[in-house]
Amino acid sequence: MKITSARVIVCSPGRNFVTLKIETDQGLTGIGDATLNGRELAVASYLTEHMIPCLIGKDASQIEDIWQFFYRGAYWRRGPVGMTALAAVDMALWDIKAKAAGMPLYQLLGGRSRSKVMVYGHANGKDIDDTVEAVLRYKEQGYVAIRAQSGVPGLASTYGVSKDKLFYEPADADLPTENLWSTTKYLNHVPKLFAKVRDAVGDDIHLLHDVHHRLTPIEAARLGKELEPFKLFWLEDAVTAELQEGFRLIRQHTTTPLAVGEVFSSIYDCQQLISEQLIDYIRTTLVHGGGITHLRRIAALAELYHVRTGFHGATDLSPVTMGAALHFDSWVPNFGIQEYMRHTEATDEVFPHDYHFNAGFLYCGETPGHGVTIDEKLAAKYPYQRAYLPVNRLEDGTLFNW
Ligand SMILES: O=C(O)[C@@H](O)[C@@H](O)[C@H](O)[C@H](O)CO
Ligand SMILES: [Mg+2]
Repeated sequence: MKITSARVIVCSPGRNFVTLKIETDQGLTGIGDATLNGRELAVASYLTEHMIPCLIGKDASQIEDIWQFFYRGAYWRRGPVGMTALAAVDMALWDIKAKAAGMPLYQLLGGRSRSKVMVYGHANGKDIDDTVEAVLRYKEQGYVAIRAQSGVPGLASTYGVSKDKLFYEPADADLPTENLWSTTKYLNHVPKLFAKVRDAVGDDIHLLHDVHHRLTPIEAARLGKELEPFKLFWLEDAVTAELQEGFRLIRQHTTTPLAVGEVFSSIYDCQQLISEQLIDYIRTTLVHGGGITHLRRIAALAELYHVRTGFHGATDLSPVTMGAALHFDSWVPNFGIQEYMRHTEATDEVFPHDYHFNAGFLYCGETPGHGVTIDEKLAAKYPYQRAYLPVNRLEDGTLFNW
């Protein structure tokens, strides 16, 4: 089955998405997500200028060989732009292969390990009371796992607190907006938040929190310890993870489970974290981690060390990633949880899909492939609009982690 053409579709139904479409001489097509929030056109160009010319004429069924061709052949290996572009090719080829086999992607991976995929929703509020209310609303909708993020007294804004109750889109301006951050104010606040949230929601709901890369290991160790009475499902991105070793210090002080990896792009970013059991959940997902071919390797390594998957699933990952991820989640033996930040109606219209949500769980469909398509005519109505993620400064002006 020869690849006859491929094209990149950039659209912005409420936020920017980059999609790769591959066509074959047997009339089968496949699509992959290539969205990298704030750097979308870098990936679009990497695909159009440097990958598509090499794709034409290749045998679409040779997914592994094509993966190796683009990974080793790039010479400049790894990194978010190249691995997101490779992920899009990989997702599209697995979509095609499953269609050619006449089966949903999870069957091709090895069949169902579970009938439904546990997800977590994003409850947030301007203060503790607002956030508690939001958590209770998610509980009423049937969520069994809920992330809680709240405004921090004394800070004008912080990560994860949206202006719109249901949708959170951090890429909010044509040029980066500047936020102010105070670790002291944050650390004094979060234990109070979870004391109130756990008290309101009871013991049976999984509670999660995203620190979003803003602590040092010893600060994260303090926070993890102070949160132990509230039994979190995980504390995410407690520290920046270039220093994988840094998680050992956190581990020595707290039993609060740790999750990391949404910004990783290869197995080498998490090899030590997993093999030394420094984390409990690996967040790297298909779109930024080189696709299904590479994520199978990461999940297999994680399985050896009691580490479970916890795929990133923010609004800036398109429904194509969500669709393919749900098939992966339905198959992978060491599944942990799937983030589900919901897309807007406009996005869902551009990307028709067969997965559905019901009472805290997502269900992938039975359509051959990953079950997601793109309405190109509708997509064309939403042209690209440059949007950057914010930057963060400390109160003394130091440029810090957002
Ligand atoms: O856990 C999460 O969902 C966050 O870390 C994301 O919202 C992240 O900030 C965005 O994906 C960045 O584009
Ligand atoms: Mg996160």
